[in-house]
Amino acid sequence: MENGAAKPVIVAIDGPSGTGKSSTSKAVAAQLGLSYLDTGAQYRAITWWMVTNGIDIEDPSAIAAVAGKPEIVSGTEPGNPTITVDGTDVAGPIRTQEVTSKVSAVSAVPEVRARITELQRSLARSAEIGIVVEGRDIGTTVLPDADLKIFLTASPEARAARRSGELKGADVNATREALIKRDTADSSRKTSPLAKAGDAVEVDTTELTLPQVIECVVTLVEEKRAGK
Ligand SMILES: Nc1ncnc2c1ncn2[C@@H]1O[C@H](COP(=O)(O)OP(=O)(O)OP(=O)(O)O)[C@@H](O)[C@H]1O
Ligand SMILES: Nc1ccn([C@H]2C[C@H](O)[C@@H](COP(=O)(O)O)O2)c(=O)n1
Repeated sequence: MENGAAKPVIVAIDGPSGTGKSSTSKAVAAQLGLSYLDTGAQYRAITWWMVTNGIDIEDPSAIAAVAGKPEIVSGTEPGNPTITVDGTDVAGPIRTQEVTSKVSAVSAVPEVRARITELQRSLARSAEIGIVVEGRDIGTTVLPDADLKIFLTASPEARAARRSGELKGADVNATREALIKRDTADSSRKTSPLAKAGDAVEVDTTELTLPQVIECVVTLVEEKRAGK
């Protein structure tokens, strides 16, 4: 850069549900002083708005017609990643079972993806030191020129065990089936499906602890910054 400041580093972290994207991305961003963007929260926020406003989730054209209406604002501080819709804090409501069961249908609508992708690119452009952006299509579509792309995986059993631990006693088999159903929907949609970018580094987290995954990603970012 002209004034000698380092070029912002852009890190894309993708993968299926429960592989550890959010926990890893937040910790890596905090450790390296970078911004953090949870793109799943943005798709959940627009889904919450559709549900709250009585939009028929089974009707893609009804969703497309109003996709531009809600104003979604994401805070990118890794210690406090906020999300509001039209000024209302929706951090809690976007995590309900109802939103989780409907988010794949809403996020498959091309007009929704175009809207949210624009927000994501604008936030990534404005990150002064750099940003860790996590989702499903970041490395393939949103930020194809990211400096580093990571694709996290884990067995469905490990992911279900992690999620049911989080949901305090939820049935592991039912959780596993719900995860697989959402992954299938997210991977098979026509517009920017969940996919590993050709130049992404795949990290299988099945047998790794969260601190081990964080350390692995921090090392990869530091190597990239050092030009290795
Ligand atoms: N390597 C790991 N070992 C054990 N538990 C983990 C590991 N990584 C993440 N977890 C735990 O698994 C749960 C899911 O992690 P997280 O929310 O980060 O996944 P995610 O990929 O962002 O999921 P989603 O896409 O559904 O938002 C959390 O409770 C987290 O603490
Ligand atoms: N880049 C993204 C991020 C998320 N989605 C959709 C698909 C997910 O099932 C849903 C919720 O994401 P989560 O909070 O579980 O990370 O949002 C997407 O299509 N593209």
